[in-house]
Amino acid sequence: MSHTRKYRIEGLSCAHCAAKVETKLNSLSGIEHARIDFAQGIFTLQTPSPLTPAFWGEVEHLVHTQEPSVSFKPLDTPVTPLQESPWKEHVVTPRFLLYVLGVFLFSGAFFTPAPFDFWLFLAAYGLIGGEIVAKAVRNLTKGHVFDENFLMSIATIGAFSIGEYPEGVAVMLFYRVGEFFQDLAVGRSRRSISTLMDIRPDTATLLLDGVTKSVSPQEVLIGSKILVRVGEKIPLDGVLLEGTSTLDTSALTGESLPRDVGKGDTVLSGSINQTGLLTLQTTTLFADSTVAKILDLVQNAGAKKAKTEQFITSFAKIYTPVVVGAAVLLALLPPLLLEGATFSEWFGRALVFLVVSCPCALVVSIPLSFFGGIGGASKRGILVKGGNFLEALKNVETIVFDKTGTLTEGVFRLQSLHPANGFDEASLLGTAAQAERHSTHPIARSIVQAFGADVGQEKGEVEELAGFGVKARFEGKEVLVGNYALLEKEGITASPQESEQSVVYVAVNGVYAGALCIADTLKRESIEAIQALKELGITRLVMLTGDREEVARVQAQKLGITEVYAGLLPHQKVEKLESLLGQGKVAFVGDGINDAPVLARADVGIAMGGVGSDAAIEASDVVIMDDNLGKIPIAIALARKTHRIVWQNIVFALGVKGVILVLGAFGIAGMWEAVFGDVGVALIAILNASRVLR
Ligand SMILES: Nc1ncnc2c1ncn2[C@@H]1O[C@H](COP(=O)(O)OP(=O)(O)OP(=O)(O)O)[C@@H](O)[C@H]1O
Ligand SMILES: [Zn+2]
Repeated sequence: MSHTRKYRIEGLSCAHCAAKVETKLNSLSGIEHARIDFAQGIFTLQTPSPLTPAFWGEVEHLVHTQEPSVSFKPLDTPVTPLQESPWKEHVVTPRFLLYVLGVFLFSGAFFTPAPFDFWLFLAAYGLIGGEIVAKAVRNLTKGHVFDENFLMSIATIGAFSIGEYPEGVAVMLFYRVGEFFQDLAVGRSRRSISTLMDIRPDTATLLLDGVTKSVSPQEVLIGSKILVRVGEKIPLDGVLLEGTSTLDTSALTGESLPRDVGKGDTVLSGSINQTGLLTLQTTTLFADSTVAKILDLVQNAGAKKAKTEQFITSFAKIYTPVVVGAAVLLALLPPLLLEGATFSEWFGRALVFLVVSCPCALVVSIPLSFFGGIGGASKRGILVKGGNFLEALKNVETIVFDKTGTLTEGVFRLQSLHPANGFDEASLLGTAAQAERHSTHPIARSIVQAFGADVGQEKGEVEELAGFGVKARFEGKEVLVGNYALLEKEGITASPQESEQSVVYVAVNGVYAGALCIADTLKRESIEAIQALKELGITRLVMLTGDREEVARVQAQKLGITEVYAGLLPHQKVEKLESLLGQGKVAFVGDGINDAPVLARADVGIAMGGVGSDAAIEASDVVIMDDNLGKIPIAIALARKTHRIVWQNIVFALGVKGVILVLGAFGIAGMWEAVFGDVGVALIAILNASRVLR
């Protein structure tokens, strides 16, 4: 058993520092897996045994040797969403006054006659960039050569060494200002992402012997009575004992439609109690509650990286050394080989390369974009389990739908009864209802409902035959209820019903007893959703069902789906899906109840109605919290938008950097342009990434 702990990590300066710390941690014995999600500011620690304070001290120490200003807050105690405010942290500090003094000296230096101006520039540089140089030296002793601080220090000290004092100070100044705005922008994105997920309840009001006590939701045991006041978040899943109210479930489903609840209803944590005082009995521990599951899922989404993200990470590892190498060659070769080329001239050009060699624009903005896409989706009630699935969604060419409960309501109504062999309508329905009493299949529920009366509690044996129906023994009878194939399989002759509805056949003690015609209706939004998908250019839409061909065809036609495979047994659905895999990404949309294997097999498994269904959440890659099919085109559109923004950033950042490198090599672009190519580009890329959230 491994133990996982999550922390909010604050004060990390950049994404590659995060990666470095992560690597160090993973080499520490006693750690199974450590992960730092820079975009979300979350640190996940997995250890083989429970974390002891002593070991945690070691972990903290290790992190601090790398990044001294980092702090942790455990995430498993309720924390308010990210509060860190870059303004407070970076601006209103004594340090800030030193920067101001630095800028003051810097401007003064321009009016000071040489050679005294040098000292003023140097003092300004010390005040503005001293910290960066110190960090660079410290990191250098740990072997981080291509560290951003190091590159900036070399570039600016280099500028000083060739007499370009104002440039040296200015580059450092702009670098710091740029970093500040970058922090601000990253912080802003993070905050808006974390408020999206602000469904974590802070407290639960425990009701013990008529006395109330406010406790943290983690402390509440299963079966406890809790009180939820108007305006409060429901802290744990439970059953209503008293009170009626309207719940706002928008944080869970993205749907602002309020839901009325009364005594006996199940309520999910994360919804907001809008109108009445409620008493409920909890049915889960906080760790297993709906809220905890959703948060866990979203927090872990960063672990499954999209291909583009992985590409950028490995690209950055090559890009920086190559550009730095080019800078060295640029400084050394021309003065040696070209007549009249001075070292200081080419050294100046090489410095431009050093500044531009920082990959942070991409390393920070790309994960942030993916995370923004995942956050934006979750705000709409769509949980995407990782950047890789968001990317796959964008590439989806075929969508395969399960019929019952996905395209249709999954609520059947009895249409007609066709008794045979001496049975009458009442005995046919009664027998079928008795046999279906324990089945949760939508067909079974509709039969029990149509029977209306209490089906009784007599013990008997029931066997569910997936894809066929049920076989039940009670009151000395053996009853079969299911499709035509079930009766055929059991060697019973029956007259097939001509019908465009679903038909359920009944046999008692090996004798055909008649058939029931039942019908399910399409979901209201199905037609529109299919239309929207076609408008997104997804033309291959497929329906899979265990139901009869005739029924499936009629419904598919209404929806505008032309490819239908009916009468499939559960394992045949998997086979059918497998035969569709290959060309383009294939998504499967199901309700996760009896199609988990198919969900798992698809490139992207999309489960509908995920709220409250563990099976769906487990087996799928994308969970639609309510059962609105209209969320699928929304998810795909969002995936495409994310992809667009990611590539805009890649092309923009590499393009600008490339141009500056070329111009720098020819001596046209100087330090000022180089700083824009680094921090300016990073800032613009981050701001662009934050558009995903809107
Ligand atoms: N409990 C049951 N009572 C009666 N018939 C059943 C039952 N379970 C399954 N069947 C029969 O088996 C068929 C296939 O069932 P299965 O559960 O595989 O598919 P489904 O969920 O009903 O439909 P879909 O594949 O569209 O989701 C049903 O159409 C029905 O005819
Ligand atoms: Zn940088």
